[in-house]
Amino acid sequence: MSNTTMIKVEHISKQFGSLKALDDVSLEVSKGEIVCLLGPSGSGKSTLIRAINGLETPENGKIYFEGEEYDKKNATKYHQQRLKMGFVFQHFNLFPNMTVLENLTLAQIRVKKIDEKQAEETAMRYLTRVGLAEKRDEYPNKLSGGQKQRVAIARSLCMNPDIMLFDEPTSALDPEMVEEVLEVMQSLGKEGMTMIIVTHEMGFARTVADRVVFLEDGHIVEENEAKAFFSHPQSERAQLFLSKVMHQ
Ligand SMILES: Nc1ncnc2c1ncn2[C@@H]1O[C@H](COP(=O)(O)OP(=O)(O)OP(=O)(O)O)[C@@H](O)[C@H]1O
Repeated sequence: MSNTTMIKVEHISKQFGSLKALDDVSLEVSKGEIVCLLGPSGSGKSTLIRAINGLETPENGKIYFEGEEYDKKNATKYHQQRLKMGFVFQHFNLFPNMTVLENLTLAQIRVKKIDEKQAEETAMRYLTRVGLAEKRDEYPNKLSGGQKQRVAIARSLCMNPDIMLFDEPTSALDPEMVEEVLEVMQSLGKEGMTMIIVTHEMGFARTVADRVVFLEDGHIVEENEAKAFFSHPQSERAQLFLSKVMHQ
């Protein structure tokens, strides 16, 4: 593992009943790298990113984060490591009974023990960053899907993560709202944020990804630089996938 490796996934497998969602998957992501996980529906993309975050527990294999094993059994260390990973869900997962500002300050105050004033300053900095400072006192049900997702991204950024994981962040959005979220993600990438992104947005993946990891049936079928992947995918399965999705 080089000292620029941020995430190392080593031979993980995850089974749901008789279904092997991930089968002996290994992956490394370097600091500052943007990796898109692509593949057909049910190929294991979400399971992989959720396993990296600890939302799924693989039966086999190991995950390392910033050079140290990421293991629930080592609870204190695991908790500290997990705070350094931001996770953005398809369905935003905002707290509906709290204002936007409260959504952004809650974990800072409760988990990081930051005082309220400072937590609010940080929240406002990131809300401004995603273009939503004026929504600070709104409740999530008053926001559009795109705005909710930008709030969710700002909430993750408030925790000062070293890596951001995105699980289909635009899949639940109306088409006209997709762009505003992708723009925020793209600007994060330009600032050097390490990101792993599960997406069905091929145009976006092509623009922002450094590397593409293509999965099918719980396996990594192909790993390639994004440019090479989109111009000359090596595997027949990736070729077939791209020819289908690019013509949709
Ligand atoms: N909690 C679960 N219980 C049972 N089966 C699951 C669970 N989560 C995922 N699966 C199954 O594991 C397989 C991989 O699912 P996963 O969500 O990782 O795929 P995906 O590539 O992200 O798909 P999509 O693009 O449709 O979101 C699928 O067959 C799915 O039905």
